[in-house]
Amino acid sequence: MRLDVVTIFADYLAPLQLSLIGKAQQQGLLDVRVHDLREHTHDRHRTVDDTPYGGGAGLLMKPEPWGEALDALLADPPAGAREEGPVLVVPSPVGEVFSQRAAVELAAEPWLVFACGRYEGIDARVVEHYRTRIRVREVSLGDYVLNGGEVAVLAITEAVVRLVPGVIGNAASLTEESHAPEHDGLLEHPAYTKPASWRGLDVPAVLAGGNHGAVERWRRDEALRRTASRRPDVLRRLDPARCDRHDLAV
Ligand SMILES: Nc1ccc2ncsc2c1
Repeated sequence: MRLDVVTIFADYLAPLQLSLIGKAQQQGLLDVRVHDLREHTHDRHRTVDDTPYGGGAGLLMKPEPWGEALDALLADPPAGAREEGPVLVVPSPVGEVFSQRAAVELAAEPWLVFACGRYEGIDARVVEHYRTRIRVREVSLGDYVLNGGEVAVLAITEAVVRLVPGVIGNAASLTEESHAPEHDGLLEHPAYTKPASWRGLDVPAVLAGGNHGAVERWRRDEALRRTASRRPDVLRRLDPARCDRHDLAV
C-alpha cells in the first residue's frame, strides 16, 4: 500500500515512522510519503491561505497549491494503483464519521492520498474538482473539531494499516476486537489475565473452567450486554436474528 500525505506540518506525521507503521514500511508492506504543500507555492512568502469570500473569521487554504500538489501525485501513480486512481481522504469535521467499516474499505486500496487541511479548511472547489477525477472521502473522527487534519490522518492511518495483511503478526486478533465485522460490530467483552484474584476482584469462574463452549457463550453475552448498555446505536444495526439476547432493551 502506498500512502501519500500532503500537509504544511510534516513533523506532525513523524509518528508514521514509528512502531507498527514504521515496521510495515521496513517490511515493504507500506510506502509512506509526506509532501509539503508549500513546495507548490510560488510567492516569496510561500502563501497557502487567504481570507474567505463572504467574510467570516479565520483563513482558508487556497485551491491553487492543492491543485498543483495533487496533480503532481496523480501524474505519477505507484505500481499497482487502480485504474480509477487513489482514494483522496480529506479529514474534515463535515465528513462521514470514520468507522471500522471505512477502515476495512480503505485497507483494501493500493493507494491512499491524504489532504491535511489547516486554518478553517480547504477551499471547497478542491474537493469538488477532484470528485470529478478520483474517489474522494471526507472523513470526520467524530463530533469534535481539531486544528487540522494531521492528527486525524495519524488515527485513520493506524486503523487502516493494521488491517493490511502481514502488518499485524496475529491476524486472528483482528477478528476479536470491538467493531470487528466478524463479531457483528459489537463492543468487545471484558478480558482478564493472571492473577485469578486481584484486590478482591476475581476473574469470572467460567473463563478458567476449561469449557470452551461456555466461554464463547459468556463472551457473546457480555459483548451484547456491553453494547446494549454503551452503544445501543450499534446494537440496533445488528440483524435481530443474530441478537441472541432478547432480554436486552435497546
Ligand atoms: N482541516 C481540519 C480542521 C479541523 C478538523 N477536525 C477534525 S478533522 C479536521 C480537519
